[in-house]
Amino acid sequence: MRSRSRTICLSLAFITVFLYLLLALVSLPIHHQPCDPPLPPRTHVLRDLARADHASVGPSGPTDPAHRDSSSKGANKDAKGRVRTLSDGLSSASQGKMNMPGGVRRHGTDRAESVASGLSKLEALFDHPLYNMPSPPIPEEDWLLKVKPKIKASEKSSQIKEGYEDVRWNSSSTSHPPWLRFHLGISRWQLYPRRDPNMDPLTEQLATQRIVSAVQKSGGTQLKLVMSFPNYGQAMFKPMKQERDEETNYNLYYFSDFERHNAEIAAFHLDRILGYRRIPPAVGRLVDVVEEIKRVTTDRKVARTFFTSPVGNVCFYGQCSYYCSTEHAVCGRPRKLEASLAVMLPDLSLASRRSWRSPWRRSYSRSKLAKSVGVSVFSYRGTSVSQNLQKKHPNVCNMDRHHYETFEKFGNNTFLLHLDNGRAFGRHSKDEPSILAPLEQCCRIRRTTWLRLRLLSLPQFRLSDVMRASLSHDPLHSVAPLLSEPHLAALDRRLKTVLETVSRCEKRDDDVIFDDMASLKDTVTPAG
Ligand SMILES: Nc1ncnc2c1ncn2[C@@H]1O[C@H](COP(=O)(O)OP(=O)(O)OP(=O)(O)O)[C@@H](O)[C@H]1O
Ligand SMILES: [Mn+2]
Repeated sequence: MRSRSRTICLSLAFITVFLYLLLALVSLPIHHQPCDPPLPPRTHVLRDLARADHASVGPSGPTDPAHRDSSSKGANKDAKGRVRTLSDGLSSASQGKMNMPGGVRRHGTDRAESVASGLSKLEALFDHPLYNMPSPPIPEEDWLLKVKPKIKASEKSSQIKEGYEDVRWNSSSTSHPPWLRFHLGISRWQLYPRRDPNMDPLTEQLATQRIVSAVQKSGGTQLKLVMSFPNYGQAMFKPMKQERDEETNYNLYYFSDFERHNAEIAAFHLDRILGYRRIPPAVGRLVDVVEEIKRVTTDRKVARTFFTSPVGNVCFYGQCSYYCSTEHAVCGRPRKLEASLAVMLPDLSLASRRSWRSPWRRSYSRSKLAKSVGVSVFSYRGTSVSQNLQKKHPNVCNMDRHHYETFEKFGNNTFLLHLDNGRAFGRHSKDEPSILAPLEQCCRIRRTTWLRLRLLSLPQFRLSDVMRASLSHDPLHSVAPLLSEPHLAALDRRLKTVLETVSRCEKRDDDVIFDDMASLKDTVTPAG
């Protein structure tokens, strides 16, 4: 009896263990089966996100000076209006962007980790002595604008335009809105200072302030709008025309290439990382094309081009010489449209600008050569073009650098404004060696520039890493990273090419590095 019951007990125990193992095996795949549908293609993610109401687009309340102070100390606000600091950015990035939908989160985990490590690299970069060299005090004549000490009553406009705030500015900078502080901070050598406390409030307002007017910007080849804000600030609006991973069509000449909103934003970040500060701050924003453009525009040229697409998206196209037609309309999803907003420079009546033709400009014609000014002409995909200086950032790959602008007030002795970067970041798979023509021909580079470029080629400050991190602060980063990974990788590759070009120059020439550090030492006062 005893041995029988032992056999029964043993077989019962065996059956229980077997059933348990079977259950565990069956439930394991069930547990790991994705509950959510298969990952949608990125465009769908984008569309869904664009449909969701983004708080960052809504009107912002009146700016409270207390919070302006806190944001001026290196903090900025997130989409919900919470004050976000750089360290918050670090932790939210390392948490793998918990607020993102599943698909984006899974794809984004690696990226979030690289953003987090990039943020500390970015901090270290801006803390590096090369980015903190003492600068001489700015003499009175090197400021672009001056505040009038007293405004006569007759000069004051008593009328408050509808939708705008009542202005109560005086000569004290604390009463000025960020855009005005930006204008007053422009000097002979840069648009804004290093570690500018005004940068966060300025970009935050561009991204969130109510748009009271949107009119087409005349001139130029593609649709652009000038947007106005209640505190009289203005921004240049360029709409999204291309997905981030698309490349410029190889059969398009550069002048018919689309302007990309993300390129405008990325160029601003790159310019700041390279230490130039010559591009007006630009941020991304999801704009409601009905509420924020159609309803507020007084420009009939824009208003009459609105229509609803077959899938129910609201589109418009305006009037311009390229891509302003129904076939090339810019469309909301269904109303939200990604765009870049760049802060406007002071009006030309206050600060006139001089336009210089680039000696390395490319031909604007499909059949003619550009007249070359003392530079060699070579063949470029079947068409001869003059070699183009492009811009001081050879790695932006902007072929649209046909002219430069400077502020008239500063004559020849000033920096070049780097406006209009919409055609940058067009291709990542191919480099354009002709862009390096100015460097190859002149073989001259400032020591500070050269040292910064070398710093950015080191793993601990890698250009792609600091760019990825810097761009993660942009409001549109939550929709999709502003630059795709291949574009970031292309930056590192192109930086290497630039440094190799300088090395080749050094083998050929003696006087390649212009020592601007020596002159700095001479001008700096011990206190400065
Ligand atoms: N942030 C800005 N503030 C003030 N003016 C600006 C700003 N950005 C551009 N502009 C002015 O507007 C003009 C047209 O802008 P932009 O060059 O971006 O347009 P575009 O259509 O690309 O022109 P193009 O076809 O000539 O390249 C510029 O030449 C410049 O004078
Ligand atoms: Mn352009």
